[in-house]
Amino acid sequence: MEENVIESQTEALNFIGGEWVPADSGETSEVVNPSNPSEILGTTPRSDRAETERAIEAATKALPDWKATLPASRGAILMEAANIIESREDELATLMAREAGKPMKEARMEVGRAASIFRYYGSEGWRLDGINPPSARPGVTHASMREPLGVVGLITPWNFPLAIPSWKMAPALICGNTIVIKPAANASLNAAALVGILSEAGLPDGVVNMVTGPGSTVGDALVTDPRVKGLSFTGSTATGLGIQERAIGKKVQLEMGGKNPFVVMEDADLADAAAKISFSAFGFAGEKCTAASRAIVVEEVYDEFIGELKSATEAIKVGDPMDEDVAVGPVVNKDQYESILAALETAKGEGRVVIEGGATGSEDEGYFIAPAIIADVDNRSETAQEEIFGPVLAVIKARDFDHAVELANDTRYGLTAGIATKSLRYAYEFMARSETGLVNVNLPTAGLEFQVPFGGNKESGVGGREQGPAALDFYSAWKTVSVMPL
Ligand SMILES: NC(=O)c1ccc[n+]([C@@H]2O[C@H](COP(=O)([O-])OP(=O)(O)OC[C@H]3O[C@@H](n4cnc5c(N)ncnc54)[C@H](O)[C@@H]3O)[C@@H](O)[C@H]2O)c1
Ligand SMILES: N[C@@H](CCC=O)C(=O)O
Repeated sequence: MEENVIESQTEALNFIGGEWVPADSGETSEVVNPSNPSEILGTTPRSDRAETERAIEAATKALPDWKATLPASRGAILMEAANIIESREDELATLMAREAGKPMKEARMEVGRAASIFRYYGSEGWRLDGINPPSARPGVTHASMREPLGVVGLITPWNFPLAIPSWKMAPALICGNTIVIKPAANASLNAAALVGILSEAGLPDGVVNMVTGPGSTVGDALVTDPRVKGLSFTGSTATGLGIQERAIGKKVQLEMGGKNPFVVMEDADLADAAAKISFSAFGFAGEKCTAASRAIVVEEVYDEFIGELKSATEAIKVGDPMDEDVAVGPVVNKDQYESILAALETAKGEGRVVIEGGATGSEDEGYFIAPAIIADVDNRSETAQEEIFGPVLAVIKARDFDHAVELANDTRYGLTAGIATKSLRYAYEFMARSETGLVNVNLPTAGLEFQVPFGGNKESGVGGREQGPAALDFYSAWKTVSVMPL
């Protein structure tokens, strides 16, 4: 029987210039299974600046040929990568469930999303739209076209271990850039699987390189090296804002944290709203930048809605991410586990406990935390203002629509917001007044589609949107040529 190379992948080596190589020091970090912390899934190189610089060198060397490759030929490779990803759904989803604790159902959806992203940007090889507006001068023609930025650095988190690298790599590649990616430690095996697939699909050596190791060395080398012309980061606001200060002279995109509100109006279908908020808050244990973490409910339906929310949440199954019915698996690692439990303790002191949630067993049995709902929370409290990135939902009472909008916007974040209402007036006014990059009406805040621009405002996002056509704008620079034939 053919060996299942992805599922059994235990070593995420660096990938530099088309070769899998260890860290210069030979040092590695262990990748732990969050469902069973005594199980070591594999290792990943603990690299330093020197390896990162060699990867940047390899990407620099590969750039001229890749830039000169016809966009349709680049697209054909991305299409092939999509086919391979799809054909390995089981293995990739299993690896994700094991490395990041993502429940199989969502892991499968993420594998599908990664394949679709490669297909979508692969098809851009036949478009890569330019513009040619008429000149005001007789005989002159303009043509403005996209050029790659050059070498781009991608720094990614662990929570969407396939989809986030895919939605950065695919538009970067179709535009003709070469890449050095530094994935988060808890996503290294997944990232290695993806890089291996791209190579197998026919990507020339040096076009995509991967280096794993600490953010403070490997990540920082990408942030500060002048040969890296574009940098796309997804991660926490604290890390992102630090990067913004150090990334001098390059195009920078930062996708960061969120404290996403979901407003419930008096005319909403309360059962529907409860199901969508519960999914948004607790799916994948709330470890999504798009998770709803504040339910803002008008007082007229406040108590009734909390009853619906409690029922919807009690129906959620917590447990082994390999079980296809489970919606909440373990949180990703010990640090997250401890920080979420500490935030939950604070939340309990700042509101009324509706569902206590918390650790389901001892830490040695896995980093499992059941959903918690805390009501009567003040919007200025720590619980309502700080991103917890775990299964803790604050419920906040609003007097009316205007007050609900004011509370929703009263945060330093601006990623996504939801509203449950049947009123077009509320819906449109909320869309206009919400300070977020994404607004969802009667839809979950999490679980977005890749073909529309994605990203946040305020301290959730800086430097342009990802996904959809907007990503092409980040990964390319316009070149305008104006011609007067003589
Ligand atoms: N807005 C979005 O699109 C989006 C999507 C997913 C996750 N997130 C956010 O990501 C966070 C969770 O992910 P995380 O814990 O992996 O985030 P993180 O900020 O700890 O790490 C993200 C990446 O940055 C690297 N890094 C750390 N320090 C660095 C430094 N000094 N220089 C360069 N790189 C450095 C890390 O190694 C990792 O690869 C949450 O805040 C979540 O909201 C945002
Ligand atoms: N793509 C994710 C958001 C990414 C952030 O974690 C979603 O669909 O909710």
